[in-house]
Amino acid sequence: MQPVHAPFPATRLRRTRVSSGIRDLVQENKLDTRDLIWPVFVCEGENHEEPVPSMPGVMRRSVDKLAEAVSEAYDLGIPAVDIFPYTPSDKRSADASEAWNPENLSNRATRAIKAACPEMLVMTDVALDPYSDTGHDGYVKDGYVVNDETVEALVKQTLSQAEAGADIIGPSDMMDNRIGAMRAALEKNGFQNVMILSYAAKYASAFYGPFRDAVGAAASLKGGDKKTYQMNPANTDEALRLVARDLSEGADMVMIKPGMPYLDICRRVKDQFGVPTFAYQVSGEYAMLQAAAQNGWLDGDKVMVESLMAFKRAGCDGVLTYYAPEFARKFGSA
Ligand SMILES: NCc1[nH]cc(CCC(=O)O)c1CC(=O)O
Repeated sequence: MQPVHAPFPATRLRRTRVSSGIRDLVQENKLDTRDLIWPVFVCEGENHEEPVPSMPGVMRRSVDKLAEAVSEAYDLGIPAVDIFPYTPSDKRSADASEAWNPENLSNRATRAIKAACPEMLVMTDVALDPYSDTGHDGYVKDGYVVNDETVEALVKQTLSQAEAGADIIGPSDMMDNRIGAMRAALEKNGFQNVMILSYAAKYASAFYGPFRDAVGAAASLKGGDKKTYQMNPANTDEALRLVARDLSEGADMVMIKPGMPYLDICRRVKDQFGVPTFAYQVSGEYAMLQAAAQNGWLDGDKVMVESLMAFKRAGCDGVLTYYAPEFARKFGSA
């Protein structure tokens, strides 16, 4: 696009900013609660809620409490939730087999949400980190996260989530060939309409810190990193290759993660592929905005809206954000 305009004063660009009415009329991007996916944490227990200290405003909830909170979120207009389990340490193991236990926390939460609120879209996370004794998303052999054996486990996890009623499978593991393997298994087992929202461009980021506390994976990871499978934050072309690859294997939608530091990737992906594109405003992004707001250094409501609007401007169709209920309650749309 080449903007053309008459010279000043025929053109005064401030004219269309003069009142809120005209500002609204010419606003290019809109943000709506219906664009948001709410990531939620589930823990064992009954009638139990506990705050996640590094994520002010975020709770871990027992299955019953989660189902209640999710029903309220649905009433606020939030269309989808993404479930993350806080697995008790005695259920984390070398083979991570709790990941495909039909009775694991994530599957129980899926069923409870579907029972309480059938229209809510349930997304589930595919990766072994809440179940492995290493805190890694896959199996570790000789210090390396092995690909192909991990994919076999991820396929079992996927099927158990679909069986429990998940609508959207969210592979966050970054193994090679997992989308194709999952898609084939879903087709074969009668889950033709179960969607895959691929974490296609997921970076090895320090912004996941508070999340690893929230799901209890930080301790097992022992300060290790995920650089042999998650992307180098310095790369962009590689993100396009990953998105192309995941689409060719049967992903329905793609995600960029983290969000705010990677808006350039969102824009490139949307322009290049034109597919449903999501960004994950991750735990660390949320934590830093909330921490500054708590200190009175930033206006919390305003930075919430501005940070979410940035994703729409960058071309995203939707955003995974811990702010979802707060945005829905306070604004609904912007
Ligand atoms: N596979 C795990 C997973 N799924 C979502 C997040 C991060 C979400 C967040 O920080 O909010 C992570 C963390 C990681 O890769 O270590």
